[in-house]
Amino acid sequence: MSVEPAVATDRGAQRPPVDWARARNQVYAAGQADALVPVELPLPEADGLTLAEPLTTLTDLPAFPTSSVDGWAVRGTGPWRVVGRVLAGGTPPPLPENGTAVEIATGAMLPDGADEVLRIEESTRTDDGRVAGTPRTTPEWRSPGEEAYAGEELLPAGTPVGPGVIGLAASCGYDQLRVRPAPRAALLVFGDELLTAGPPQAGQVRDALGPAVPAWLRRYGARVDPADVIGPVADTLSAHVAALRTALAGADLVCTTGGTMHGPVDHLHPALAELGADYVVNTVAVRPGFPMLLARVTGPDGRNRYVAGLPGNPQSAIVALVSLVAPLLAGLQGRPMPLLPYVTLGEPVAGRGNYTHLALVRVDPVLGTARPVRHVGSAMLRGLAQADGFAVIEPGGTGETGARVPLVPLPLLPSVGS
Ligand SMILES: Nc1nc2c(c(=O)[nH]1)N[C@H]1C(S)=C(S)[C@@H](COP(=O)(O)OP(=O)(O)OC[C@H]3O[C@@H](n4cnc5c(N)ncnc54)[C@H](O)[C@@H]3O)O[C@H]1N2
Ligand code: MOO
Repeated sequence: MSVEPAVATDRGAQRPPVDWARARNQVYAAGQADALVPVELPLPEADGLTLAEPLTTLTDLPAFPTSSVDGWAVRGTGPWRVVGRVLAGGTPPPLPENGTAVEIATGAMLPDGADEVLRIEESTRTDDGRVAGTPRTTPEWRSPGEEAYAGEELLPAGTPVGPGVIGLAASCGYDQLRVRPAPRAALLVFGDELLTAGPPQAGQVRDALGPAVPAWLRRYGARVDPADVIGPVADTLSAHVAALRTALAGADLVCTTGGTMHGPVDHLHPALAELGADYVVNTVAVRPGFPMLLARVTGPDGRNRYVAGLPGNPQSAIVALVSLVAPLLAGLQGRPMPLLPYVTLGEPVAGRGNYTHLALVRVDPVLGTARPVRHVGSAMLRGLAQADGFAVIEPGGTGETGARVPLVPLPLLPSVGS
């Protein structure tokens, strides 16, 4: 999907809000176009990052015929004369002739000439010390290439690296992986009314986003250093511009909270104009959260950085994260566009006219039915804190009971979602 840049002006280049699904595609495409330069890292350091190229095995798997039991590798018919022993890690001598056997351990290499492997517990000894028994008819060893052939592609580029991938990469011979690094993100919290400690006071609310947004960003694969969380930034244009400039110097993505509208102290759009930013998306036809935006700033090195403007209302800020920031981060990491699973509505959910409605729901993990939660005002976080995701009600529609609708999952645990 093409991205239509619009240069930031101090009025925010007012256009009709972009359709929600289209906005997701536009920000993903922008991220993909600016996917981070791959690096080579030792396997343990690749955890949580993304394969920059397909994982192809460097050897056959297994690389040699491998006994899968403890027992006897035998040649010809028994009883068999024992001519040696091979343990895992050793290289066995060949079996010289019919009627000979080598004692073999699980994981050891099968000797040349072996026809079968007899399990230790299914063997007996004859009086003259030979081994007797009937090997099973199914092979008791693994053949080279049974799992994969040398050069075979096991995983595509874009696969998130987790423990399973690290183990597989090690078993097929890798010491390092070529991965796309975690995008570096910073957060600027705007709003003179915000307190950073203690309970709210008359006219002042507690900053709910400074502590929460970095944790969300990390769950979408970004790296956020505590020193890169700044705020509240003073409600002046010059302070906004200065804070954005500093943050953009070190980050691939700067998230801001608040100031997306056009109130007397909303300075985000004018600040973006001063930085020469262009909009990837400026307002989205979604409720809640429509003033969200994503802008692009080209750095002195020619590389693009991004500014995600999250609305100040806390639930709206999270809607912007899941709508714009998650697809952008997927693109920057070279991952596929996050797919949305489907759920069945267990109760009706109202539509929001021409806007997409993202409605907080709990999902019954067994039945797969989604039911709306309460306390879901855009200024509230109570509903969000107990929800499993947002049910997506399309523009112009309503969510009837029994309807199958997409779900934007909330990544509640580090290992869930991407
Ligand atoms: N005239 C209009 N006013 C507003 C409209 C509108 O269409 N016309 N839309 C409303 C909607 S919807 C939203 S969302 C907000 C977005 O406003 P901003 O992004 O400019 O955010 P602020 O004005 O700075 O703050 C809004 C609200 O959120 C509280 N807030 C801000 N930051 C935090 C934080 N870190 N933690 C907790 N709460 C925060 C702030 O105190 C305000 O109550 O605009 C509406 N207005
Ligand atoms: O859309 Mo605002 O973003 O409802 O709170």
